[in-house]
This record gives sequence, C-alpha cells and structure tokens, in this order.
Amino acid sequence: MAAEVFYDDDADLGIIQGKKVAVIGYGSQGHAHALSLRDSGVEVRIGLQEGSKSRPKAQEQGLTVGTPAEVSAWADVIMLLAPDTAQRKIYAEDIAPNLTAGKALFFGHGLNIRYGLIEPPADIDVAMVAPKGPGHLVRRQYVDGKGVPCLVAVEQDATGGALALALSYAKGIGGSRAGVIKTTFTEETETDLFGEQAVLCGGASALVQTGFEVLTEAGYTPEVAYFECLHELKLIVDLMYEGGIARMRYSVSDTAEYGDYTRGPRVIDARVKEEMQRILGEIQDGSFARELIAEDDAGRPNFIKYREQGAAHPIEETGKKLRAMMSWVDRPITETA
Ligand SMILES: NC(=O)C1=CN([C@@H]2O[C@H](COP(=O)(O)OP(=O)(O)OC[C@H]3O[C@@H](n4cnc5c(N)ncnc54)[C@H](OP(=O)(O)O)[C@@H]3O)[C@@H](O)[C@H]2O)C=CC1
Ligand SMILES: CC[C@](O)(C(C)=O)C(=O)O
Ligand SMILES: [Mg+2]
Ligand SMILES: [Mg+2]
Repeated sequence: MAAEVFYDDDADLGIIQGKKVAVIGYGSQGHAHALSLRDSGVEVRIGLQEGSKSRPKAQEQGLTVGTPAEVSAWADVIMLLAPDTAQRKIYAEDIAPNLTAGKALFFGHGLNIRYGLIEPPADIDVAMVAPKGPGHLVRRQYVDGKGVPCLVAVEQDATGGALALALSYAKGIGGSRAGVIKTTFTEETETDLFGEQAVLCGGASALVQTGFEVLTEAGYTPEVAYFECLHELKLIVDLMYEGGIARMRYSVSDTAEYGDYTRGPRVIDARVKEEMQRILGEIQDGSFARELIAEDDAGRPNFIKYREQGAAHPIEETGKKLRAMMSWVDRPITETA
C-alpha cells in the first residue's frame, strides 16, 4: 500500500494559528519547533523547570517561558520535546494534572506511547509530528525556506480534528514543504529506533571509526584517513540524498563503482544483516526500551562511559584540527540553541 503523503496545500496553517501551543523542552527539537511555529504566526510558550539552563536561550529569542505545569495549564496543544527518558515523569507530574477534555498531547517520537510508559485519558487528542532529521537542521531548513520531511500519526482522536491539527503543526515547522507521511506510533517508533541504531548513528559511526582505525593501524597518516573515511562521506551521501545511490555511482570513478559492487557486500555481509534483524527484534519486543529506561533510572552509568569513550577516539582529535582550517565546515550547529 502506497504511503499517504501530504504537502503544503493539504494542510491548513490557520488551525494551529488558532491554538495556544506549549513546547516542553528547548533542546534540539524543542527550539526548532518553537521558533518555527512562532515565525509561522503561532502563539507559543516554552515549558522548562525552574533553574533549567535552557531558560536563558529561550528568553533571548523573545519566547515566554514557564514551568512545564504552568504552560500545560495554559495550552490547547502540548508538544512534549524533552528527552524520551524524562517524558513519563513530566507527563505524570506536570501535564496529566493540567489535561482537560479536548486538549491535544503531541509527541516528536512515539516511544513513550508505543511502550505504554504514558497512558493519556481518552478525552484528549494524542498525535505525533516527528521530523525525519536532527532538530538543528529542522530549524535551519525552515529558515532557508526548505523543510525536513515529517511523519504524523494519530493515537487518539477525541475531537475528530487530530489529523488536521497535526498536519497544520507540521506545516508550521516547514515539514509539509518536503512531505508529511501518515503513519502509526508503532511504525514510527520501531523504524526510527532501527534507523538510528543500525544505519544512521550506530551503523555509520562504527563504519567510520573502524575504517579510520584500519588505515591508521596500518601506518597511514590520520589526516588522510580522516578525509577518506569521515569528511568525504558527507560528499558521497550528499549525492545519494540528491539523486539516490545510482547518482553517487554515476559521479564516482568506475574504479570506485567496481569496488563498491565487489567489496561493499563483504563489509556489510549476511552476518551484519542477521545482527540488524536481531536489533530490530529487540525493538519490537520492547527489550531495547526496557534497557534504555533502566539505564536512565540508574543514572546512566554506561551511557556516560560510552560518551566519554566516543569523545576520546583519535578520529575526534584529528578532525578537530582539520575542521578548524575549513571555516565553512566548523560552524556553530545553530545560533539559537
Ligand atoms: N534530536 C532530534 O533531532 C530528534 C528528536 N526527536 C524526539 O524529540 C524529542 C526531544 O528530543 P531532543 O530534542 O533530542 O531532546 P533534547 O535532549 O535536546 O532535550 C533537551 C531539552 O529538554 C529539557 N528537559 C530535560 N528534562 C526536562 C524536564 N524534566 N522538564 C522540562 N524540560 C526538560 C532540557 O532542559 P535543560 O537545558 O534544563 O536540561 C532541554 O531544554 C524526543 O522524543 C526525541 O526522540 C525526534 C526526531 C529527531
Ligand atoms: C537519527 C536520530 C534521530 O532519530 C533523528 C535525528 O531523527 C534522533 O532520535 O535524534
Ligand atoms: Mg529519527
Ligand atoms: Mg530517534
């Protein structure tokens, strides 16, 4: 069955412009949604704890900030954009007591609904607007007159207007300029977790680091290895993004293309595919989500260790020096968050 895709003409911006929107969290997604909705003519307030280090950032942008409970009481639409692991506590303590019939609870990712960590009452709308890209680029693309594609899903439609509201919200952050696909919380959650673990973040990072290690351990200079395995990856992926894998293969040399066909499947072989299938199984049966929540509840001991180990990998030191020589590469991720 073909996906249902919505564009600007299919969404009515007036719907979200007529609502009071609370964005809880002002991080990667939160700042992007809040600023772009504001620039689209929507009344927005930001929900952050007292003493939050994000408060000055939001206030510098002229946004009104309150506690999560205060803005939830004020809003018609509450978009929960704090970290997934923090959401169930924010929901229980700050949002649930302020939900009245007909309000809408929105998510940027379906994890807390998919795994039953949040169970909203039946008399509110529950929907998702999930950009398929990092928040800082969601904002950058909006400002540039472009947009990051989004997924929308409706879990509960108490008012009968949940889908139209979600499409209107997606238009307000630029998503319908690129395309908005209707899906379910389950499909978004499971594909998003799989993509970030196996391909986009986990798979790509491990591929780059391992390629860099193989070259440097064989005695090649780290700078050459960095350009080969990390810097040039963006240029290659840009071609895939613009015209598919076929366009990348058209642009590279025949030598590279032949190496691609004959060596690529030796790197990403049947064992890797089986491991990807196991990873998908852990997402589907809920064991990844349980592990994530338990790790967070324990104070993130492993998460912190992995983060430190990743930052200490030799590729980071080499990259830092080289990027400093390329002013167009080494730029702040965003001016607004
Ligand atoms: N990152 C991304 O690009 C994408 C994220 N998503 C989804 O969007 C949601 C948000 O993710 P992301 O933007 O990465 O989140 P971030 O980690 O960037 O969120 C950090 C923000 O949340 C605030 N925060 C933390 N705890 C609380 C709390 N208890 N109450 C209120 N605010 C709090 C932080 O405040 P402080 O400064 O005080 O710590 C900060 O402003 C998640 O559901 C995620 O899966 C979906 C697509 C892509
Ligand atoms: C790829 C990671 C992501 O799913 C995203 C930017 O879309 C996330 O959770 O940050
Ligand atoms: Mg994602
Ligand atoms: Mg994700």
